[in-house]
Amino acid sequence: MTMRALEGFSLYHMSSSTRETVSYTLGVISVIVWVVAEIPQLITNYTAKSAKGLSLTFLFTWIIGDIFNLLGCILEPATLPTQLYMAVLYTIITVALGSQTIYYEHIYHGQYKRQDESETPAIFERSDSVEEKANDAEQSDEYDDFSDGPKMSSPIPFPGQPQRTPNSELFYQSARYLSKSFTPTAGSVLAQRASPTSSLHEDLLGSAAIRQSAPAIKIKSSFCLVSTLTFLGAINLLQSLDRRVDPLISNPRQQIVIYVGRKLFQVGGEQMLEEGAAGSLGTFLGWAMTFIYLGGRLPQICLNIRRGHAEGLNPLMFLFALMGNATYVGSILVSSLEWSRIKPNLPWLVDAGGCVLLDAFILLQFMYFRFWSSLRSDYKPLAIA
Ligand SMILES: NC(=[NH2+])NCCC[C@H](N)C(=O)O
Repeated sequence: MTMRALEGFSLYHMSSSTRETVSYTLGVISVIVWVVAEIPQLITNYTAKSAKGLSLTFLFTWIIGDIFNLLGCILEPATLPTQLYMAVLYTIITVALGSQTIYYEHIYHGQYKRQDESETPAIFERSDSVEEKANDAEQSDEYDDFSDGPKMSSPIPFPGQPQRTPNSELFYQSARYLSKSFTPTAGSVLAQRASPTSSLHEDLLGSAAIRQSAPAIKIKSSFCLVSTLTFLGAINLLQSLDRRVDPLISNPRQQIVIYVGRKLFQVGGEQMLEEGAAGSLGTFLGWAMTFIYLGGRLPQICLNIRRGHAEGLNPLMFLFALMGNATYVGSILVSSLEWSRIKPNLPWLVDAGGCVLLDAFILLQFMYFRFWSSLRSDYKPLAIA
């Protein structure tokens, strides 16, 4: 009898610890996937010197959602430690992506444009189709809402060509047709390399950097301020988290409650603590975060539909987001299926589950656009002699 009870206990213990290990592993995978998730988009923006494919509203909601997420995780003791670390991580990475987006859309090309207006009016003419121009205009409206500066003509710099010849346009378009690529980058870079005027382009960048106008500097310095404040805020937050994890500081009882609560999924057993005011505020923030995150995907989906393509957007970011969210859900569910434990995590589960579906939809958009583009390229309307 005693042996059986012992066996039963050890089995229970074994399975619960296995569950914890699997849950923790999934959580770690999720963290790793999220660490790299936004890197492909950072690279795409960097190579294109543009963030045109990315909806700024989407990014903005991500940052707001991240802040709610962070606060929610801090205040809701039943969330996993990995959830909290991820919340910190998300915020830092997305602020980096947001900074890059604003830089390319409002500073980098602003420099070109001012230089362009004063010296070489035709240099950044764009060779996209009429349809693309219309779509891009809509997109630039979105960006222009964020800027009090002049409207950008084209965030994707077309290689310097003081006088655009029919041949050069043929070359650019043909390259895109041949490569069947969704990103204009390939075409632009190719043409830029081949262009004898590319050194002129670089000269312009150099001199433009020196002669920044007042609005650009203003945007840059406010951006520096925001980044610094975010950084200081993150450090402050991490310090306060550290203090919170130490159970014997200032308010021992409360500290221990929150500490044990956060460790709940790792400890197991019946340690579920009563939800206090912090817990319900955490849950409220968690739901706010869920609506913001889920709502944030819609502008991106709409932008893709309006543009009729997903150029400048990196599908890997959405693939990683899908994987990150799926493993995130897994890490919570594997840990426990008891309603008492799922309930406080519900906002995070609904958010991640919903985002998996929305990201799957965005990936389907990529496939759809690729399919249509390959159909269109079958016409081969242009050929290089
Ligand atoms: N900035 C971030 N990557 N935040 C993470 C967002 C997580 C959220 N579930 C989403 O996919 O939207």
